[in-house]
Amino acid sequence: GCGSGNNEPSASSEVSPSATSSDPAAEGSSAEPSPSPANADPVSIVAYAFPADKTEENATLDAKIKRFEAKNPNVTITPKYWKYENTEIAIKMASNSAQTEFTTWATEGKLLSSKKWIIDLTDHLANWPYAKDLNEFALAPYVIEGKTYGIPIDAYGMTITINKKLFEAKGVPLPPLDWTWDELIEAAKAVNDPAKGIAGFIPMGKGTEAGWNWTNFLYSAGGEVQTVADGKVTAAFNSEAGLQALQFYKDLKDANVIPKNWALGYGDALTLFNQGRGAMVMCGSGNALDGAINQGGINKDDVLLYPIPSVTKGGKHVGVAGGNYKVINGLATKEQQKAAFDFVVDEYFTDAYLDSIDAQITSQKAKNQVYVPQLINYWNDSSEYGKKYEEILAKHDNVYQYSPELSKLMESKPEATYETQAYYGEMANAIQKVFTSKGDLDLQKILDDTAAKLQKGSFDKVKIE
Ligand SMILES: OC[C@H]1O[C@H](O[C@H]2O[C@H](CO)[C@@H](O)[C@H](O)[C@H]2O)[C@H](O)[C@@H](O)[C@@H]1O
Repeated sequence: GCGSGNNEPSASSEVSPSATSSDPAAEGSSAEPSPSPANADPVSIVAYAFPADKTEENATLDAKIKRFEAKNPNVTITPKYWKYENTEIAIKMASNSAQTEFTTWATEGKLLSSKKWIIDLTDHLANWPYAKDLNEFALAPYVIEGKTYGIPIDAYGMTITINKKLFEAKGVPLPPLDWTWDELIEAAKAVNDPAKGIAGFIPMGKGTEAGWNWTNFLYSAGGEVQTVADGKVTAAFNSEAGLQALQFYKDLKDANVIPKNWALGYGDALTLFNQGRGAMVMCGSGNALDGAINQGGINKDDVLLYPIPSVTKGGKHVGVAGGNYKVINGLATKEQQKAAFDFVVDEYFTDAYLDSIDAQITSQKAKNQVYVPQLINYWNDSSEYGKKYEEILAKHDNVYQYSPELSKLMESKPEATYETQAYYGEMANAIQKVFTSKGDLDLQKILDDTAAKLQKGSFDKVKIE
């Protein structure tokens, strides 16, 4: 998640069977489906690994592979690192070099399924007893025309994380939780201290994450990324709401409350926040807070979570909802696809997995760390499994508690689903124009030009079946 300093989920922040930091799942797994018979034909698959420096995550994956191979002796799994990028997937598929199972975002289901780069999992899910317990909100982006193409790992709603210490240091009162855009800018100006290298607000300003961050303000103003009608995807972000949201970014820039070197990617923005060099940052659920406490060493009482502000007082606090998903490579053989599906869900809904979370929280306690749960899990909270998970969290005093007020205020609106990463990337260029230029700018023209480019280059090429 955000806390790990790159886009990979960290063992401490991801509530996923694929990346827990401890290993009690070795015994007692009640995993379905049943192991392959010993005399089944050999199958080799490639699993989605982490970058080499993510030693803990890779060790967790290796242990999971070992457990799976022990139960399925005909299957050999090789971990391989390649991080999903929308700009690289076509070449990975053309060269057939993507992993047999890989992790991607909520935005990618329609693209990947329409190109047949990932498989329809409906039949696999029909034979899996836990399919009914998957969280429907999380699953939704991968249910396309009644078929399911991905398994949720986790899902998030966007929040803004505040460094309370920096507010206290300057004697600035904290904004109210039901804050507005104006209150955000006012707070940012008050806490801003460029001479000390402290920014009031850290928007991500580089790569797709720049567009992703900005979309929260587009949504907050009531805007849409795109409309879909008569088999055509049309850009909709160059609207009144889009203009308001881009004006807001210009106001941030003009108020000089963003970092001097604002071209920050996901990990860069979080690192700056963790170092106390920015008072506010935008991220999914508690991901930034997790990183600030567990990597940045900021005291848990000194970081606070806010919803995306509303445009006017009493208005809605709408932010982006997204998540991480497991998908299965459409170029693999049927046998590899089955083995990859079995591997992906092997430890979903197992007691062993819950035990591993329990052990993880205990080990975090010993390190003075806090376990930050996801806001939205792959399971339904009301399921038996969800209840068991809650019971485990309740046993510990180092589990981060989302405030009920925050959950009440937050309204999370799913990411767009057609060429969304291309849109995020184009919006990054627009945002960079706003952040680099001095003086007046024709913001509507910037948005219209961006929309026209995206329309021609991406949206017009979408084929809706
Ligand atoms: O903290 C929330 C999630 O943030 C990442 O995913 C998102 O970031 C992308 C930009 O880099 C964006 O394009 C994507 O659509 C988002 O979902 C991160 O990869 C996730 O692990 C994390 O949960």
